[in-house]
Amino acid sequence: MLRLRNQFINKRLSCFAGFRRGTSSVRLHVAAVADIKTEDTKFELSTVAPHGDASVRGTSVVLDHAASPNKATVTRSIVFVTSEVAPWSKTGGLGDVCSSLPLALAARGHRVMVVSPRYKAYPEVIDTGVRKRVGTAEVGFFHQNIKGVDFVFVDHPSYIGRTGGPYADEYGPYQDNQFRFSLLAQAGLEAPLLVDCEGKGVYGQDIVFVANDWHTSLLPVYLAANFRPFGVYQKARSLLAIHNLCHQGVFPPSTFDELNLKGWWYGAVEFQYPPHQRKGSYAEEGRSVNFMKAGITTCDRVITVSPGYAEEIQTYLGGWGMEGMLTSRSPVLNGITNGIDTEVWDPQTDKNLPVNFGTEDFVEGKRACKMKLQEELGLPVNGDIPLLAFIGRLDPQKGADILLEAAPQLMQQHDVQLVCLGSGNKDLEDGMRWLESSFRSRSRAWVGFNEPFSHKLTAAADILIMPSRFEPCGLNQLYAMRYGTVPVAHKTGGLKDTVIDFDPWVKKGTGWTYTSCDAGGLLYALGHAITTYKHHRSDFVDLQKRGMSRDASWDSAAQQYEQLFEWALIDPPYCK
Ligand SMILES: Nc1ncnc2c1ncn2[C@@H]1O[C@H](COP(=O)(O)OP(=O)(O)O[C@H]2O[C@H](CO)[C@@H](O)[C@H](O)[C@H]2O)[C@@H](O)[C@H]1O
Repeated sequence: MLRLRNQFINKRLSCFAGFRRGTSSVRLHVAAVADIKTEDTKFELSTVAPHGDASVRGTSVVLDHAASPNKATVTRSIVFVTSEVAPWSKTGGLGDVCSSLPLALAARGHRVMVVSPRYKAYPEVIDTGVRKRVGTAEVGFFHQNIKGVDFVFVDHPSYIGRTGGPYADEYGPYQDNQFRFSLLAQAGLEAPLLVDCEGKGVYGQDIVFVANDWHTSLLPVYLAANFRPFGVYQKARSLLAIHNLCHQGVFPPSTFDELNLKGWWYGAVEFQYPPHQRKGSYAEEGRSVNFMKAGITTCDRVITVSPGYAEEIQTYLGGWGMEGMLTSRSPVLNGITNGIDTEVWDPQTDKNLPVNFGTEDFVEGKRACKMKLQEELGLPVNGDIPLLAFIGRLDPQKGADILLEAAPQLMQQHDVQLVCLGSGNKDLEDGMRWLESSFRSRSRAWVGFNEPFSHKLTAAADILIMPSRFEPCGLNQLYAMRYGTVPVAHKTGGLKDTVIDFDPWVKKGTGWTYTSCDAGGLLYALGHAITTYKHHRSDFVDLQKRGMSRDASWDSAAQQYEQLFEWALIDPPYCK
């Protein structure tokens, strides 16, 4: 039964190779990604290890001057433009980062705005009354200031009132995503000029823009095409933050007509795929409008969310077709490991937990959380059994299918409980249901998006499984370590930067990583983790303690962002 299911999933995975009309993502070589061998690539080493973690690489940001832990030495006006911002909209880590990083920068003294769509009538968000014609559309701006950050919501009928999520509903991606997000990028450029935030005046033109992922990666193009030639934003700079290169915003070439750009900008947004990557009717010649490509080739600097991922996206296996362009921009490409919101994710104060705990009392605290969760889920209540957890989008990226393949052997060989939380791909959702029904006495699967439950599960679990095929940074392993949950992760991207392998001889490390991206590799690493939990308990407790004491805050990352802003302003605009 399982073999049949896995064959089915594998078949579905191979179907992802190539384009699908109307989708906003490009899935070109999933099969190859499954075999990413990042250890084979060699890079020059620098001397900085962000957060004191495993990564020591040339793509890290080395500060030019002494670190200023609390306040920025130079303050700037910074505008993030993003399709998601938590808590208003969140389908994954993008939403988390686009609220927690701006808050950290504002706390350091910067004036920070976040521009995002108004997908719903958010309470306490106020209509500024500002309206602006952008191309053929008219947008409005709503506003709320929280802890010094101006959250500005763009109002347009194409955002509000959709039945599904921000990008898709049950029938697939919205067919007007190219319009919706090109509009967002343009509105993001208008907001600092027009929106007077609580009487403090408009932000003006001296701005550092941070566009995020494909949805807003046309921002640098609009800056160069529709503003700079008219004398606006001469001193502004644009950075493109890549949270996930797999999703690129690929559309038919005819899309260009909807983008409010003069014809001579077509070359900036076009991407022609090489023959072996072409599929689909509009891609017979490999031609497409590719939002991500447009951003990469026109922004002033490219940032990605870990140094490890910054390396991987410059390789064939991790570049999703963009590796050539990213390599050509490597002098301005850096990786900064994400931080987390340490107020939202604090086991000492988290209101979602039945029992709060800190570094001193986590053994009892976590045990109580585990037993409460077992009771709630109808699992046998047992404080001693290792509780394994998986939390994530059910997408080929996250490797849930690898976990499903490993599950029978895992459950047969080890006396463990396994609880999964996730939603997304329908086959993988069915796989989760199959897992629960097959191992009813020891496993549960919550199919859906449930934030409070993700906190409870993170606190209750002993081990968090992250079998991601690729992972630009990954936030769950960071949350897990802060909650005394030990990650077992595939050694890729940000996971290899943030999870330090346990070394029993010198008693170092915060988790286990494995290199073979398959069920065997995962089982091997889980075997170590479970054995350590059961037979070397004090080592396991020390591992938990090291994870909890790790600096997960944005402090260090925010300073590295400041450094990039400074470097961006030293250089002339890349695209005038
Ligand atoms: N069913 C569910 N219920 C409740 N919560 C759920 C959930 N499924 C996911 N989440 C939450 O969504 C967030 C996911 O964050 P990740 O960093 O793992 O993923 P994502 O791939 O979306 O982000 C991309 O951007 C981020 C940010 O840069 C990178 O860390 C990452 O590698 C990259 O792929 C976490 O806060 C997680 O708890």
